[in-house]
Amino acid sequence: MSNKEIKVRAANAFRAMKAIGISEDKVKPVLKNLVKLYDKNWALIEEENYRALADAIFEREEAEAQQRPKKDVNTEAAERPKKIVNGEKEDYLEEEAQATEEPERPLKRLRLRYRDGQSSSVSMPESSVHRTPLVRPKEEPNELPETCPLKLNASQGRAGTPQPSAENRKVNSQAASCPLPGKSTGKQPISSKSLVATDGCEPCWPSSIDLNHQDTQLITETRAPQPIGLRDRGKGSDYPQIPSGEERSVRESSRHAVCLKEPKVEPGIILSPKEKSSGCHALIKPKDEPVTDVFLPLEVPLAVIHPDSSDDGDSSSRNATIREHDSLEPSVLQLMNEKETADSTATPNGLRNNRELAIFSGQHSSDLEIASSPSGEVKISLSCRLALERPEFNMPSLETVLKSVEEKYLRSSKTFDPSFSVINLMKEICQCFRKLGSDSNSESPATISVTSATGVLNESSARDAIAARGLCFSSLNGSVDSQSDAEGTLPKPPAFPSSCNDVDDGSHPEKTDGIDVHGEDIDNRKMCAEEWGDLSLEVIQQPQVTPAMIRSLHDVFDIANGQEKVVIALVNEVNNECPPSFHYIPQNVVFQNAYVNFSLDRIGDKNCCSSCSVDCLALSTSCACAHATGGEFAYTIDGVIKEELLKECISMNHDPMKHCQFFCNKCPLESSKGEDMVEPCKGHLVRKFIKECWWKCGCNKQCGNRVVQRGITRSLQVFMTHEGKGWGLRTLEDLPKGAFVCEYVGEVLTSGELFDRVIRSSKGEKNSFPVLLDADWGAERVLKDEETLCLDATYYGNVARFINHRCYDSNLVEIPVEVETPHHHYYHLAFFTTRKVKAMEELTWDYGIEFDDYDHPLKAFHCQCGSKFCRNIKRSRSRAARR
Ligand SMILES: C[S@@+](CC[C@H](N)C(=O)[O-])C[C@H]1O[C@@H](n2cnc3c(N)ncnc32)[C@H](O)[C@@H]1O
Repeated sequence: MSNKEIKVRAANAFRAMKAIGISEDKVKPVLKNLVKLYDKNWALIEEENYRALADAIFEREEAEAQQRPKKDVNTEAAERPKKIVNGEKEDYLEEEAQATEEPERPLKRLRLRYRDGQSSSVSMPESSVHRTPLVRPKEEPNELPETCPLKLNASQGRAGTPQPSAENRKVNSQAASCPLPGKSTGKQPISSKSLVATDGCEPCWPSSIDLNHQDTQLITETRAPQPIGLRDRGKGSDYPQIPSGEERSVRESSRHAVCLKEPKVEPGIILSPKEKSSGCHALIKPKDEPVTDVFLPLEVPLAVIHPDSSDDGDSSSRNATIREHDSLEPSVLQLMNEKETADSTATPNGLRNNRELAIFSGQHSSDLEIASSPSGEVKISLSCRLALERPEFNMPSLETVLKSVEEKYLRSSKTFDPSFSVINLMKEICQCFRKLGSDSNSESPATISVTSATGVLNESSARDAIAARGLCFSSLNGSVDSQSDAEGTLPKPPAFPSSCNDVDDGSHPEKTDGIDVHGEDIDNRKMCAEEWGDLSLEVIQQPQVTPAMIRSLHDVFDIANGQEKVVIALVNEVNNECPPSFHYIPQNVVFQNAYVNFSLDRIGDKNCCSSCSVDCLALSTSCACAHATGGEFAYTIDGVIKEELLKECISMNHDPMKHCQFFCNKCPLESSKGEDMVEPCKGHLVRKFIKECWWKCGCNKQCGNRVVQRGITRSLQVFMTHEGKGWGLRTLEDLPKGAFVCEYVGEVLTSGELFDRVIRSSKGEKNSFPVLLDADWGAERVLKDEETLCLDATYYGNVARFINHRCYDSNLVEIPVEVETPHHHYYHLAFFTTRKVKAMEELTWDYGIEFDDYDHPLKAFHCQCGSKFCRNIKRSRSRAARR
């Protein structure tokens, strides 16, 4: 070996040691000895990231340290009062020596434990476990979720809506003193036109993906048959995996039980094994408890503090279930905790000094354990290559990182964001970790990879498979436990959309059973990789499922989660797309500032029919509630909209210019955009309202003038469209013309809040189409911001959020409906059929998108409505003509 090469290798060794906080002067003599000892075989020294060198240094330090405390103790002992008897004195001396030694040897202890193959887990008394519920209270009402993904999409102004002629505008502006009217709109802005989604749907829980482009690694290891429900995988929506109320409540409670915080050990507290094993989750079952037939979708908390599995005497079985490296690895979390409590070198800002990096230095693939299931079958850990590669990187404490991420969520989420995903959260933890540990904006690649290393599936049952599905593991073994399935002993699996979960029929040739088999489905990996960028789930376990289970995994049984009178299934027979992430709500909810006053006191006599009884439609003369529709009730006794009214409402959409529009003097919608130059009002169509009887009326709930408030009664289904429109809504029964289908339900926001949301959202929300409740703005005085309302179903919504757009000849029309509030700045937006609709026909609505608005910063989607009146086709044609 040339001198130069020796120099380089020595320099590398110094650097590696420096990275773990060992100074050159400590390295030098040891390195020299090692070189000699290994007969200049540098490879041996360099192995495992200079492990031999580090060990030798530690050993040397240890030897030195052992002498030091003894000397101290001896000195002290010499000064001790003579009344202590000899034997006592000796014991005391030993204890003292140990006590003195303790804090000085954390790294060494770690190494020893590592060598012994003991559990890395740490467990804490329950009281010391910080739990962070994922559902946050509304703590800071003025903040919007930073993560909320919403993008302006379509242009404001009704698509295809003819521009108001100059004359027309003038008339309207005169009426409403609008100085510079812009484009006219039919339906309104946001709704009408504005917000889109430009991005892909919420990422599905990745099945098995392997993307390495970040520095931090998250590793999960699994072996237990503990399923995770969709929601917990960050999918947001409450897909009812179990219909019974009881089971649902389990899911609910478990949702709140997800913890993300590492426990804290008070300095000086030594946990007894008993304490260790008790510090767990209410939902956690003892490891050896037989699995029951009851499927608990959220039994596995995603991040809880687990007991030290070495304590339960089950380390052998544990070791058998995990990959080799696992059995060798120490619990970095534990180490870090110990370090934190014992080592005064931790910096006040929570950064860890380089010495602590020793914890990480031994290997690349193990590392900071974030959490695990109670018995250690499932673990999530994080490894950070930066620790090795960048000496200036100061390892932040996990606690600091989690706190920082939690604070962000607390700050930004008044309500828990339904687009939340655990994987994204973990990604964020990794990013935060990197940020906190880094002085500079490092461009170093950060890797998050989620690895499932599970061997214990020898005993795997179909339930295991479901559990695995819950974690979205990809490849599955073909062997089938048909008996259990046939007998229906299995609980309903969590509902997943088709192959996002990558369930196949087990015939995949590359999928083999057993431990340590990487059986990922390549296509699915790719698909999920695309969606997840840099996340990876590497699947090692091969659980068994039945074809019947596979099929059922593709369906979501009721997206309404039992909250509607009807069950609304979600099916995907087209592609791998996962169910969208949102909270199903059957009725509007006020987000924050919107002024929606349901006070009975505000409903005067002319706004209700207190003298009516039973069914108003049976009256010979219409009651007060029919005033809004010209003295005639909107509905026939068959419960459909009367022909005339329907025609008028359809016509408003088809040709808004023929109908009355209101142009604001100072448009609240434009003002809410917060721009210096407030754009002129684009116009608001003055719409026909239906007024339904309500609580203050004398009639009963069966009154024919109460249709919308009774909710969805038709058989509907959410399905994946073939035309590339994403999910859509279809009817499973024939519908008559004028039939009520559903209401557009969402969060009630002020237009200011909506724009705030849109502006602050970092990511486009493809499937968002907020609607502005401006149907009666012209009738009101100048509206305050809290009265300019809109509905956003991005995070909270009902089936209407799945209704796709169709230009012009859509089979649904939206009609404003007054129920609880006589003033029309808040109302319900209800969808009625414009014609007879056949079972299995897709239900569509004309969003009023402006496909021609090239200047609008937010582009509408490429319309696939297939209508011969498609405005998008026209646009393409005119574009081609211009060329
Ligand atoms: C309110 S969502 C409708 C449900 C949506 N398809 C989904 O998968 O959740 C509106 C989004 O659906 C898609 N979409 C709706 N109508 C469409 C059409 N005619 N052509 C193409 N995409 C459409 C667009 O991405 C739009 O932003």
